Amino acid sequence: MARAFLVVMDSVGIGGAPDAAQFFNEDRPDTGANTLAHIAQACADGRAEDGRSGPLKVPNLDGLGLGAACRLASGEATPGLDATPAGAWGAATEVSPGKDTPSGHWELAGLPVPWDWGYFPKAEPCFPADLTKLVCVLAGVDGILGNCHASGTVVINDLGAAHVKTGRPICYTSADSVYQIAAHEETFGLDRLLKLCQDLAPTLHEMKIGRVIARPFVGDAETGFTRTTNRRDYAIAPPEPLLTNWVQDAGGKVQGVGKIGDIFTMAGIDECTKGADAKLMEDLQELVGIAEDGSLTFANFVEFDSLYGHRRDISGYARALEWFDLEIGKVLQNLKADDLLILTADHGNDPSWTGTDHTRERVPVLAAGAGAKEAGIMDFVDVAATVATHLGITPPRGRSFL
Ligand SMILES: O=P(O)(O)O[C@H]1O[C@H](CO)[C@@H](O)[C@H]1O
Ligand SMILES: [Mn+2]
Ligand SMILES: [Mn+2]
Repeated sequence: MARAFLVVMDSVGIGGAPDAAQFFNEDRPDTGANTLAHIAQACADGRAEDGRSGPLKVPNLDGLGLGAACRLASGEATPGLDATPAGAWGAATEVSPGKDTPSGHWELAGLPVPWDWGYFPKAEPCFPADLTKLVCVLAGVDGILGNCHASGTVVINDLGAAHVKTGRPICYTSADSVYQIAAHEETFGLDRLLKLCQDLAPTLHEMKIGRVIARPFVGDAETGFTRTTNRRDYAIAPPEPLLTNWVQDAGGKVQGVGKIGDIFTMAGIDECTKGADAKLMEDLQELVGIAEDGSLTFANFVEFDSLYGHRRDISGYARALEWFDLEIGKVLQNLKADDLLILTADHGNDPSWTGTDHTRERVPVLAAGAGAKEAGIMDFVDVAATVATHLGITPPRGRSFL
């Protein structure tokens, strides 16, 4: 009987979004942003030589159709990626009015976001005074730091010392619909930070802010401050059943790997493993060995985005792609007959682009276990429909690309 594996390479976009002009980084529209093509180009030009060298080497992903999907989505060249695809491959276009992680994942799971998200203005202070007052009451502090749009690694280095001294949490946002709180794991306390975010979340969700994100960090002013893997997202719940629920309702087990549990507020998910991407890859490899018939394993690999895309680190992003390619090769070798594995992404985050926010892009859709096929340009919801159809479920939305 069939099993399905849906693997999201967070932010590995391939350009070409028809509505990119409506999305911005600073004041620059995302038109022309292309995460994969611009990394491949930089590698080919010798501009991504930190910890790696030469043209981008991703033979397993390219063998399934990654380069071909990028050229189809955007018309851009993909130096180093020139395989004839042996997988079923295409590119998907998002319709949700946000280029964030929940929007992308919900839509891949069959549910385009049916509302406009709330955002905070690019002003200082950026948060309404009564919200700040609530944070102070919940945290038992006399004020907050930050209160602005910021990059999370920059803001803890700018304000970490003041935070340790005053006990005031560092609150910031981005172009996404998020309220993020950074606090020191030891001086502020990890449990206290998580409780603060959890208590605050219902108020933010009423404002249609998609997530409250706890951003714990460690370190000191001398050695610098570093974020830990204890990040936790308190997301608004999906408003309707989606792929995970469809599978569960049909009697299949749904196993999450990584951020999937948080993104879907565990809706339709039986269990979810957590950790850094290297550990999550071990989890995925193990699950390919033991997942039950009729099950869906739904994984997210976030470090492309969080460690390299937002940091505009082209070499780091290329290293992450090359590592992932090597590892996913082992997963592909262990697939069984009747397994379907789909690799895709939730949005772009072009490390060569202006600013530090996501970029609106199409995403690759690469399937192993279904033979070679050019599937063309599809909708995000067709990914959910394809997984559902493979598991013998009639999808309420979208159509299978196989
Ligand atoms: O700069 P950091 O804290 O990584 O923030 C990033 O992470 C948030 C959640 O994915 C995004 O909204 C983006 O701004
Ligand atoms: Mn994402
Ligand atoms: Mn991100």
